[in-house]
Amino acid sequence: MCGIVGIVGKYPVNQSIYDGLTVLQHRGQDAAGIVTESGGRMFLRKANGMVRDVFRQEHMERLQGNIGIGHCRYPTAGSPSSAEAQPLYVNSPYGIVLAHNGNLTNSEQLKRELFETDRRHINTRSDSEVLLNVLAHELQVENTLKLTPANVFNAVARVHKRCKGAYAVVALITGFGLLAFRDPNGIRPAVFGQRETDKGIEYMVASESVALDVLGYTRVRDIHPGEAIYITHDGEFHHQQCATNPVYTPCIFEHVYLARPDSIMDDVSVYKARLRMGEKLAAQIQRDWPDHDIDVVIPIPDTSTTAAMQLANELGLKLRHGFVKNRYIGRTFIMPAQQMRKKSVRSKLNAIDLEFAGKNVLLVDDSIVRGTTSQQIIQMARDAGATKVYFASAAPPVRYPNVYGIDMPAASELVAHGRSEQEICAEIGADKLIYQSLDDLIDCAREGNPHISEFDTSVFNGHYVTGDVDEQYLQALENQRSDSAKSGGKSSSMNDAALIDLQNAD
Ligand SMILES: O=P(O)(O)OC[C@H]1O[C@H](OP(=O)(O)OP(=O)(O)O)[C@H](O)[C@@H]1O
Ligand SMILES: NC(=O)CC[C@H](N)C(=O)O
Ligand SMILES: [Mg+2]
Repeated sequence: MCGIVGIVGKYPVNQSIYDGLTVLQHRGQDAAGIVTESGGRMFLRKANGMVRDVFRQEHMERLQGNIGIGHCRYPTAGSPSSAEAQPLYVNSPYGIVLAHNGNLTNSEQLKRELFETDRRHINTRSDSEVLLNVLAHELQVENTLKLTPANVFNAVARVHKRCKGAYAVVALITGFGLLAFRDPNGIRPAVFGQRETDKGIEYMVASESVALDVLGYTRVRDIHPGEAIYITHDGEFHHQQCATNPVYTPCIFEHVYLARPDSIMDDVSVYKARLRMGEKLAAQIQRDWPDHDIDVVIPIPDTSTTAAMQLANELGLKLRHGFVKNRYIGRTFIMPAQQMRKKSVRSKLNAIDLEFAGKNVLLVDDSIVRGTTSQQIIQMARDAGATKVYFASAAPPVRYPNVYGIDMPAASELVAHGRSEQEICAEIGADKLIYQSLDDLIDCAREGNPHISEFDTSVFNGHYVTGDVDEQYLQALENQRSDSAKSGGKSSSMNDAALIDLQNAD
């Protein structure tokens, strides 16, 4: 996932976009960028790094204007090179910049079409550059110098016909306005809100409602799957359903791990969904292991804390913060290389021995993906003197790759792939392993919004809601993006670093 932000304001937006990106930092730690527009010109700053490192005073001063978009990136296609940091820019038929959260599943085919038919050049391996050029081409087809909301929505309707996969998008069209849309399955989130000023209403779009809260915007609603909203420079608000067959199938992993608990996503409180995950796990333990001998419940910070707290409450057990997190180290799961992820767990988490010594502990995490965290944490609990180390996961076993904007491209890297629960338990070194069932997890999320027809649960059951993902695609993805492929010469980011960065981002 990545974080996206867009604002059509009445006052300069640079600081608000910066603040919005900071709040969405948990969605992408590798690169960040902002584009603003003033007087018909765009101003850009983007680079690799966390938001606080990318923007210095001099950059902020240059980002002029009352309209702009921002992005923080967690790469799932191409390379981590700064040339692929977003927003990305094209200069025809208008100046257009775009920020994308998600991942296209047909970008290779689209890239060919763009070259052979639409006569457009793609300079990077980023699927987002492909998406931007498809949008630009479809706007060009409208062939007008006076872009109307109808023109914009027609173009988005054709983007939906051509692009497959997951995309939540904000785009800025110079001289016209801000466009935001979500793929027809609504896989990745996007929400919008507004705030009153003495000069009129300001609008903001973001990946998560927490960014609206922090900036004093009132959440209006989520953008619907397939819907586009378009806000002109003057602050006129337009919206339209642009997909012929939209279905509401958002990614359930947002509720498990990706989103902040204080966000409301697709009308579901992420916090409440995680509380329910704790409740259901507790019910399962009471049902299947009534004579358990757990002394204490210990969460693995940060994300599992909400579920662990409720689990302990329901079981009438003590919850103890036996692991302390170094707050200056980011999320380990979204780091780009396994070596880095492995090393970071130990420097990020430290055990307080007295919470473990001589006790049977139940460690709780939100999910077990590669097993990097659980393996090391269980060993740390043993080193701290625990008698028995039990482990519970608030999500079911992650057995299949993700193709919609989470960088889990290779089944072989997942600790649960091809292993029974007993084998996983042995692999991570626990005395007992308890997994949430998929039905229970779905209930936890759906309880917040019964209108959601289905969730994308592909990482748990291999069912891909866009219907275009087959074995051949998954094999190609693994060949391209597995850890070993990424560290190997051919597809390493070395070459990408030398790409002409077509924009002067300094
Ligand atoms: O099995 P793994 O491959 O280790 O992945 C799963 C772990 O990674 C995440 O934590 P992360 O450190 O990214 O972030 P958090 O502080 O939000 O929990 C997640 O919460 C699990 O703890
Ligand atoms: N995680 C994401 O949403 C990534 C967006 C886009 N696919 C990229 O790699 O830059
Ligand atoms: Mg974690």
